[in-house]
Amino acid sequence: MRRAWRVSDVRSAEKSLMATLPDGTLMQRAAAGLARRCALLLQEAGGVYGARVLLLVGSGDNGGDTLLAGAALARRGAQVRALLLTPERVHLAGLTALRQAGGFTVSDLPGRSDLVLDGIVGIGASGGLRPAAASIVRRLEDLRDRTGNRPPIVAVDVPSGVTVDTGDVPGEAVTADVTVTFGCLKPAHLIGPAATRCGLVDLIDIGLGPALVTDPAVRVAEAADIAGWWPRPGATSDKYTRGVVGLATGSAFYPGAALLSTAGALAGPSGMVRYAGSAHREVVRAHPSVVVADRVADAGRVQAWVCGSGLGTGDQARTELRSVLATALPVLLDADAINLLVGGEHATHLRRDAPLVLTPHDGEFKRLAGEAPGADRAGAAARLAAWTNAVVLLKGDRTIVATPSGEIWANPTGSPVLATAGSGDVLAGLLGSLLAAGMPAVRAAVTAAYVHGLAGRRAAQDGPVTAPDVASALRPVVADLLG
Ligand SMILES: NC(=O)C1=CN([C@@H]2O[C@H](COP(=O)(O)OP(=O)(O)OC[C@H]3O[C@@H](n4cnc5c(N)ncnc54)[C@H](OP(=O)(O)O)[C@@H]3O)[C@@H](O)[C@H]2O)[C@@H](O)CC1
Ligand SMILES: Nc1ncnc2c1ncn2[C@@H]1O[C@H](COP(=O)(O)OP(=O)(O)O)[C@@H](O)[C@H]1O
Repeated sequence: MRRAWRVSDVRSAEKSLMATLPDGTLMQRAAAGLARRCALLLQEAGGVYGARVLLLVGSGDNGGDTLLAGAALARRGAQVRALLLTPERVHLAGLTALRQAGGFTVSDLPGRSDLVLDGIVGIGASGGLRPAAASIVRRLEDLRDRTGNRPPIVAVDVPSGVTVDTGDVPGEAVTADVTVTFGCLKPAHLIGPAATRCGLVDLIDIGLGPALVTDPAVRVAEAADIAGWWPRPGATSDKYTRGVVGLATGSAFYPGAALLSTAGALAGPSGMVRYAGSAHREVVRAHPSVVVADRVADAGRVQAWVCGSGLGTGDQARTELRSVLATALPVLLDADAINLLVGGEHATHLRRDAPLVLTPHDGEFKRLAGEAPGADRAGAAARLAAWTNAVVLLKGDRTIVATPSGEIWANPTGSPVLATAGSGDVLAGLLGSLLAAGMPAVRAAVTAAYVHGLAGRRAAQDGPVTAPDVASALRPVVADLLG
């Protein structure tokens, strides 16, 4: 699992660690790691000696790290030039070290460079980049040669211009090839449009770990987590003990949603899928192992319900929603079930004791929460989770999973190919199967998003992706993950 901490927590950890160390130690560790990473990049491109390195240097410690790393590269024979954004305010020890190592300052972007270090701002930035910094970032494009290639950009700690705690990109921002960060990841490395600006993220250990005593702000699951969490049948399992998932999805108008959620559920770990709804004939024809009924009341026993994908919002849909919410079982509400909650009688059921998962896209989120998720998607998802006492899976490029207690997970596997009609229905079915198999709601949501994202990527290898392709790719993805 990867974890990221908010700026205020990083600052507190830094402060308590600094109290035990000689002045400047952390910056020296950070700069040494940064220089090592840059040297590796230069070696891959032909060598450090003689390479032209450009430092973009802001007035804070982020600029200081950059100058010290530049000095280390200059000592190894690189031609290091520093463009100081505010020459009147610069990290003096860093500038002195650079000059002593043979580096020098320039007053404008040079024509050619082999590597650019973005040390304009790090975690001390507030608001979008100021005009002078924004203009330099815009002009980085001028560094492209005739073939359109530009030198690799290494962002120091975070790409300048991103909002570190939310992952928002409010204006001009650096798009890095590599981001070298120190001590721990920050939310911008994992969530929002900032995450795609980071390129490869390289974490340098500066000894901050033991001082990070607060909970992380954002977590990201890795393949090993998913494999460890995925329920597997044992010698004494039967189809009931593996969990039965019930699907109250689809309608005469949207029979496809029933089929797609069923396909998603069948790729999950539960032992049986029950479908209840008006598409029952289509479902059993396509998936003979599914036990069907035409309404929730007649469906038989299940261990978790999925309700809403393609369900419609008429009287029948209301009845089905009421039935699943009246159970003491884990319930996932998707699409129309979320729409039905808005301002209706069902809103009173939201704060139920049994686990509840909501899987809105932005439109559904806005209807339910009363406002769009906005720039701080993780914060918005966490607020809705607290208000509804539900695990909220907010769909998108980096799908967010938030719990009522404020735990945030970001999904790293998403792919734009998933933005295709019905792919959310597949996700809902899979997530329901994980709930029915007994997984805690937050893990089920994180696992489903992870596997669903990989399935989208896998399906894309064979061409344009439709939701049935995503469903078909789930099984091989699970097989790969479980090894
Ligand atoms: N924490 C740690 O553990 C460690 C931290 N380390 C390093 O320290 C970095 C943090 O350094 P920091 O605190 O000096 O802030 P930093 O990012 O350089 O920016 C502040 C400067 O930028 C300016 N500025 C602000 N907003 C701006 C904007 N929108 N657009 C343009 N300019 C803007 C602001 O100007 P002012 O508001 O004062 O006028 C101020 O001068 C961190 O990212 C990491 O690299 C490592 O060395 C060791 C371990
Ligand atoms: N730009 C994007 N990048 C990555 N994933 C996306 C993007 N847009 C949508 N998705 C994913 O595609 C799925 C779409 O779900 P949803 O909007 O419910 O579709 P439907 O209702 O048609 O099934 C979600 O899993 C969402 O996270």
